[in-house]
Amino acid sequence: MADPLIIKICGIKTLDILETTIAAGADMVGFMHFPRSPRHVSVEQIGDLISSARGRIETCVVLVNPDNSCVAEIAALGPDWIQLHGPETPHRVEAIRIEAGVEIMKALPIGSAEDVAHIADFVGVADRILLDAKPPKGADRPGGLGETFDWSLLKALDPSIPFMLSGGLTPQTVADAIKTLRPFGVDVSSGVETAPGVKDKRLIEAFMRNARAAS
Ligand SMILES: O=C(O)c1ccccc1N[C@@H]1O[C@H](COP(=O)(O)O)[C@@H](O)[C@H]1O
Repeated sequence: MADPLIIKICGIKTLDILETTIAAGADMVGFMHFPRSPRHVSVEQIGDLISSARGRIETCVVLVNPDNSCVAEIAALGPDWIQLHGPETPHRVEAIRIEAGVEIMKALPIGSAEDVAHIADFVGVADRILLDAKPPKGADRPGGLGETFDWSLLKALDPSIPFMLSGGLTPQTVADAIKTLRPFGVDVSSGVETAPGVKDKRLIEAFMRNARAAS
């Protein structure tokens, strides 16, 4: 039997929504630490959220091109994962993985065949690879924009490379994404919100239901 699908709900800011997400049966929660994001939470808030989540659901802190002091500060909170969502090179990912002593999920932006070819550079370097839409030129952040990429680009991906999928997923599109691309996990932020940064209980529950039914 195939491994169960991993479902991550990202951009959680409150204990209330954390509880909703755990009760809905998600496998991972993500906390954004990037001031330009509408989902940004402080180090102190992340500490509280991780303490409440520990042992109940896997936790992941999303960082964008962090410096060493930021990595150390976040690693000290004891998350299960750090997600690197910036232009970090394979060498930098490796260094952060050693420095933090935490499993690393590397997000890679997909917008062209060249981007797909670049994925292999991170195999064996990151513990998990997350594919996301490449942000449009001029975007003020590298993710969380609710943008989808052209899934047909992944026909060129080496089928032995496992990946998680994100980028504009919603309760309406997640089943099709799972059936079409067979990722080992899915990740959503904007698609379970009523406004940027405002998560919605019913949308989280619908996403979970539709993703599980399709896997
Ligand atoms: O959510 C953000 O604002 C964000 C900012 C900077 C980097 C990543 C960000 N979000 C992550 O992007 C993917 C896809 O999000 P969406 O479902 O398309 O909104 C996901 O991992 C978010 O956590």
